[in-house]
Amino acid sequence: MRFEVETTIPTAHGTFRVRAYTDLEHGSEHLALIAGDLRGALPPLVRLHSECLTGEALGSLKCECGPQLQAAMDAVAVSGGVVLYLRGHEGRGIGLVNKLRAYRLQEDGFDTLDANLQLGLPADAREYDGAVAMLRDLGIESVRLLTNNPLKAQALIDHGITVAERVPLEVGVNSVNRDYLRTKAERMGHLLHVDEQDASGHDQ
Ligand SMILES: Nc1nc2c(ncn2[C@@H]2O[C@H](COP(=O)(O)OP(=O)(O)OP(=O)(O)O)[C@@H](O)[C@H]2O)c(=O)[nH]1
Ligand SMILES: [Zn+2]
Repeated sequence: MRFEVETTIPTAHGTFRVRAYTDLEHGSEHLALIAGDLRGALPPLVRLHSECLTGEALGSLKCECGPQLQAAMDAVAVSGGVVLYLRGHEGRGIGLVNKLRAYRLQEDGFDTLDANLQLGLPADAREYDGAVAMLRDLGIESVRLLTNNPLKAQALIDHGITVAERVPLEVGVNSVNRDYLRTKAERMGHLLHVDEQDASGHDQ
Protein backbone atom coordinates (compact mmCIF):
# COMPACT_ATOMS: atom_id res chain seq x y z
CA MET A 1 0.00 0.00 0.00
CA ARG A 2 1.61 3.25 -1.10
CA PHE A 3 0.62 6.59 0.45
CA GLU A 4 0.16 9.13 -2.35
CA VAL A 5 -1.13 12.49 -1.11
CA GLU A 6 -2.97 14.22 1.71
CA THR A 7 -5.43 17.08 1.29
CA THR A 8 -8.53 18.50 2.98
CA ILE A 9 -12.12 18.12 1.77
CA PRO A 10 -15.02 20.01 3.35
CA THR A 11 -18.21 17.91 3.11
CA ALA A 12 -21.82 18.14 4.22
CA HIS A 13 -20.76 15.89 7.13
CA GLY A 14 -17.75 17.91 8.25
CA THR A 15 -14.23 18.65 7.09
CA PHE A 16 -11.98 15.64 6.58
CA ARG A 17 -8.28 15.18 6.15
CA VAL A 18 -8.17 12.87 3.09
CA ARG A 19 -5.23 10.58 2.41
CA ALA A 20 -5.03 8.62 -0.85
CA TYR A 21 -3.31 5.27 -1.17
CA THR A 22 -2.55 2.93 -4.07
CA ASP A 23 -2.80 -0.81 -3.54
CA LEU A 24 0.25 -1.89 -5.51
CA GLU A 25 -0.90 -5.52 -5.64
CA HIS A 26 -4.42 -4.94 -7.01
CA GLY A 27 -4.11 -1.46 -8.50
CA SER A 28 -7.04 -0.04 -6.50
CA GLU A 29 -6.95 3.54 -5.19
CA HIS A 30 -8.33 3.87 -1.65
CA LEU A 31 -9.12 6.83 0.59
CA ALA A 32 -8.82 7.45 4.31
CA LEU A 33 -11.18 10.22 5.51
CA ILE A 34 -9.89 11.41 8.86
CA ALA A 35 -11.49 13.70 11.44
CA GLY A 36 -10.44 14.76 14.90
CA ASP A 37 -7.74 13.33 17.10
CA LEU A 38 -6.71 9.72 16.39
CA ARG A 39 -4.79 9.54 19.65
CA GLY A 40 -7.52 10.47 22.12
CA ALA A 41 -8.50 8.62 25.29
CA LEU A 42 -10.71 6.14 23.42
CA PRO A 43 -9.68 4.11 20.34
CA PRO A 44 -10.84 5.99 17.22
CA LEU A 45 -14.11 5.18 15.48
CA VAL A 46 -13.23 3.33 12.28
CA ARG A 47 -15.46 2.41 9.37
CA LEU A 48 -14.19 -0.01 6.70
CA HIS A 49 -16.55 1.05 3.94
CA SER A 50 -16.88 -1.16 0.87
CA GLU A 51 -17.45 0.84 -2.31
CA CYS A 52 -21.01 0.63 -3.68
CA LEU A 53 -21.54 2.82 -6.73
CA THR A 54 -25.24 2.02 -7.00
CA GLY A 55 -26.03 2.73 -3.36
CA GLU A 56 -23.78 5.77 -2.91
CA ALA A 57 -23.77 7.61 -6.24
CA LEU A 58 -27.10 6.48 -7.70
CA GLY A 59 -29.17 6.38 -4.50
CA SER A 60 -30.19 2.75 -5.09
CA LEU A 61 -32.63 1.51 -2.48
CA LYS A 62 -31.58 -2.12 -2.97
CA CYS A 63 -28.93 -1.88 -0.24
CA GLU A 64 -28.14 0.44 2.68
CA CYS A 65 -24.61 1.48 1.68
CA GLY A 66 -25.44 5.13 0.96
CA PRO A 67 -27.05 5.86 4.35
CA GLN A 68 -24.30 3.84 6.06
CA LEU A 69 -21.55 5.93 4.46
CA GLN A 70 -23.29 9.15 5.43
CA ALA A 71 -23.93 7.98 8.99
CA ALA A 72 -20.32 6.83 9.32
CA MET A 73 -19.00 10.19 8.10
CA ASP A 74 -21.32 11.97 10.55
CA ALA A 75 -20.17 9.79 13.46
CA VAL A 76 -16.47 10.16 12.63
CA ALA A 77 -16.82 13.92 12.21
CA VAL A 78 -18.38 14.16 15.68
CA SER A 79 -16.28 11.62 17.63
CA GLY A 80 -13.01 11.55 15.69
CA GLY A 81 -11.80 8.65 13.63
CA VAL A 82 -11.45 7.34 10.10
CA VAL A 83 -13.63 6.20 7.25
CA LEU A 84 -11.60 3.95 4.96
CA TYR A 85 -13.30 4.07 1.56
CA LEU A 86 -12.31 0.76 0.02
CA ARG A 87 -12.35 0.50 -3.76
CA GLY A 88 -12.08 -3.01 -5.15
CA HIS A 89 -14.68 -4.08 -2.58
CA GLU A 90 -17.57 -3.28 -4.94
CA GLY A 91 -20.18 -6.07 -4.90
CA ARG A 92 -18.51 -7.73 -1.88
CA GLY A 93 -15.38 -7.97 -3.99
CA ILE A 94 -16.84 -9.42 -7.21
CA GLY A 95 -16.93 -6.06 -9.00
CA LEU A 96 -19.65 -3.79 -10.35
CA VAL A 97 -20.60 -5.76 -13.45
CA ASN A 98 -20.81 -9.04 -11.55
CA LYS A 99 -22.91 -7.33 -8.86
CA LEU A 100 -25.34 -6.26 -11.59
CA ARG A 101 -25.32 -9.85 -12.91
CA ALA A 102 -26.22 -10.93 -9.37
CA TYR A 103 -29.00 -8.32 -9.28
CA ARG A 104 -30.33 -9.77 -12.54
CA LEU A 105 -30.47 -13.21 -10.94
CA GLN A 106 -32.16 -11.72 -7.87
CA GLU A 107 -34.99 -10.64 -10.20
CA ASP A 108 -35.53 -14.36 -10.81
CA GLY A 109 -35.79 -15.09 -7.09
CA PHE A 110 -32.22 -15.84 -5.98
CA ASP A 111 -31.25 -14.11 -2.76
CA THR A 112 -28.07 -12.02 -2.44
CA LEU A 113 -25.98 -15.01 -1.31
CA ASP A 114 -27.26 -17.61 -3.79
CA ALA A 115 -27.00 -15.16 -6.71
CA ASN A 116 -23.23 -14.92 -6.20
CA LEU A 117 -22.91 -18.69 -5.89
CA GLN A 118 -25.05 -19.23 -8.99
CA LEU A 119 -22.53 -17.07 -10.88
CA GLY A 120 -19.73 -19.34 -9.68
CA LEU A 121 -18.39 -16.53 -7.48
CA PRO A 122 -17.70 -16.43 -3.73
CA ALA A 123 -20.42 -15.08 -1.43
CA ASP A 124 -17.87 -12.55 -0.18
CA ALA A 125 -14.49 -12.07 -1.90
CA ARG A 126 -13.29 -9.06 0.08
CA GLU A 127 -9.82 -8.89 1.59
CA TYR A 128 -8.82 -6.55 4.40
CA ASP A 129 -5.04 -6.57 4.32
CA GLY A 130 -5.03 -3.25 2.42
CA ALA A 131 -7.30 -1.67 5.02
CA VAL A 132 -5.01 -2.93 7.77
CA ALA A 133 -1.99 -1.43 6.01
CA MET A 134 -3.78 1.94 5.89
CA LEU A 135 -4.67 1.73 9.59
CA ARG A 136 -1.04 0.95 10.43
CA ASP A 137 0.11 3.89 8.29
CA LEU A 138 -2.16 6.07 10.43
CA GLY A 139 -0.68 4.61 13.62
CA ILE A 140 -3.95 2.90 14.57
CA GLU A 141 -3.63 -0.42 16.42
CA SER A 142 -6.99 -0.41 18.25
CA VAL A 143 -10.39 0.61 16.90
CA ARG A 144 -14.05 1.05 17.72
CA LEU A 145 -15.42 -0.54 14.56
CA LEU A 146 -18.58 0.75 12.89
CA THR A 147 -20.14 -2.39 11.41
CA ASN A 148 -22.93 -4.93 11.67
CA ASN A 149 -20.71 -7.64 10.18
CA PRO A 150 -18.75 -9.73 12.72
CA LEU A 151 -16.55 -11.12 9.91
CA LYS A 152 -15.10 -7.65 9.36
CA ALA A 153 -14.16 -7.40 13.03
CA GLN A 154 -12.66 -10.88 12.83
CA ALA A 155 -10.64 -9.94 9.75
CA LEU A 156 -9.04 -7.05 11.67
CA ILE A 157 -8.38 -9.26 14.69
CA ASP A 158 -6.77 -11.86 12.41
CA HIS A 159 -4.41 -9.12 11.19
CA GLY A 160 -3.45 -8.13 14.73
CA ILE A 161 -5.66 -5.03 15.12
CA THR A 162 -7.54 -4.76 18.43
CA VAL A 163 -11.30 -4.30 18.06
CA ALA A 164 -12.06 -2.61 21.37
CA GLU A 165 -15.75 -2.30 20.51
CA ARG A 166 -18.19 -3.03 17.69
CA VAL A 167 -20.43 -0.01 17.09
CA PRO A 168 -23.64 -0.92 15.19
CA LEU A 169 -24.44 0.96 11.97
CA GLU A 170 -28.06 0.03 11.40
CA VAL A 171 -29.50 2.64 9.04
CA GLY A 172 -31.19 2.70 5.66
CA VAL A 173 -33.82 -0.02 5.98
CA ASN A 174 -36.59 0.50 3.43
CA SER A 175 -39.38 -1.51 1.83
CA VAL A 176 -37.15 -2.43 -1.14
CA ASN A 177 -34.14 -3.76 0.81
CA ARG A 178 -35.90 -5.34 3.80
CA ASP A 179 -35.64 -8.92 2.44
CA TYR A 180 -32.01 -8.34 1.38
CA LEU A 181 -31.16 -7.20 4.91
CA ARG A 182 -33.08 -10.12 6.38
CA THR A 183 -30.96 -12.48 4.25
CA LYS A 184 -27.77 -10.81 5.51
CA ALA A 185 -28.97 -11.33 9.09
CA GLU A 186 -30.18 -14.91 8.63
CA ARG A 187 -27.62 -16.34 6.20
CA MET A 188 -24.52 -14.13 6.45
CA GLY A 189 -24.25 -13.56 10.19
CA HIS A 190 -24.91 -9.81 10.16
CA LEU A 191 -26.13 -8.36 13.45
CA LEU A 192 -29.20 -6.53 12.15
CA HIS A 193 -32.61 -5.82 13.64
CA VAL A 194 -34.47 -5.42 10.36
CA ASP A 195 -38.00 -5.78 11.64
CA GLU A 196 -37.53 -3.25 14.44
CA GLN A 197 -36.81 -0.36 12.07
CA ASP A 198 -39.39 1.52 10.05
CA ALA A 199 -38.93 2.51 6.41
CA SER A 200 -37.03 5.66 7.39
CA GLY A 201 -34.40 3.52 9.11
CA HIS A 202 -35.34 4.68 12.59
CA ASP A 203 -36.13 2.42 15.51
CA GLN A 204 -39.81 2.03 16.15
N1 LIG B 1 -22.57 -9.33 -4.72
C1 LIG B 1 -23.40 -8.46 -4.16
N2 LIG B 1 -22.90 -7.39 -3.54
C2 LIG B 1 -23.77 -6.53 -2.96
C3 LIG B 1 -25.17 -6.72 -3.01
N3 LIG B 1 -25.75 -5.69 -2.35
C4 LIG B 1 -24.75 -4.91 -1.91
N4 LIG B 1 -23.55 -5.41 -2.28
C5 LIG B 1 -22.22 -4.93 -1.98
O1 LIG B 1 -21.95 -5.23 -0.64
C6 LIG B 1 -20.91 -4.40 -0.16
C7 LIG B 1 -21.24 -4.00 1.25
O2 LIG B 1 -21.34 -5.16 2.00
P1 LIG B 1 -22.54 -5.43 2.99
O3 LIG B 1 -22.76 -6.92 3.05
O4 LIG B 1 -23.71 -4.57 2.63
O5 LIG B 1 -22.08 -4.93 4.37
P2 LIG B 1 -20.73 -5.15 5.10
O6 LIG B 1 -19.78 -4.13 4.53
O7 LIG B 1 -20.28 -6.57 5.04
O8 LIG B 1 -21.12 -4.89 6.60
P3 LIG B 1 -21.37 -3.50 7.33
O9 LIG B 1 -20.02 -3.08 7.84
O10 LIG B 1 -22.30 -3.82 8.43
O11 LIG B 1 -21.91 -2.54 6.33
C8 LIG B 1 -20.83 -3.23 -1.12
O12 LIG B 1 -19.62 -3.34 -1.83
C9 LIG B 1 -22.00 -3.44 -2.08
O13 LIG B 1 -21.66 -3.09 -3.41
C10 LIG B 1 -25.66 -7.87 -3.68
O14 LIG B 1 -26.86 -8.15 -3.74
N5 LIG B 1 -24.75 -8.70 -4.25
ZN1 LIG C 1 -24.70 -1.10 -1.60
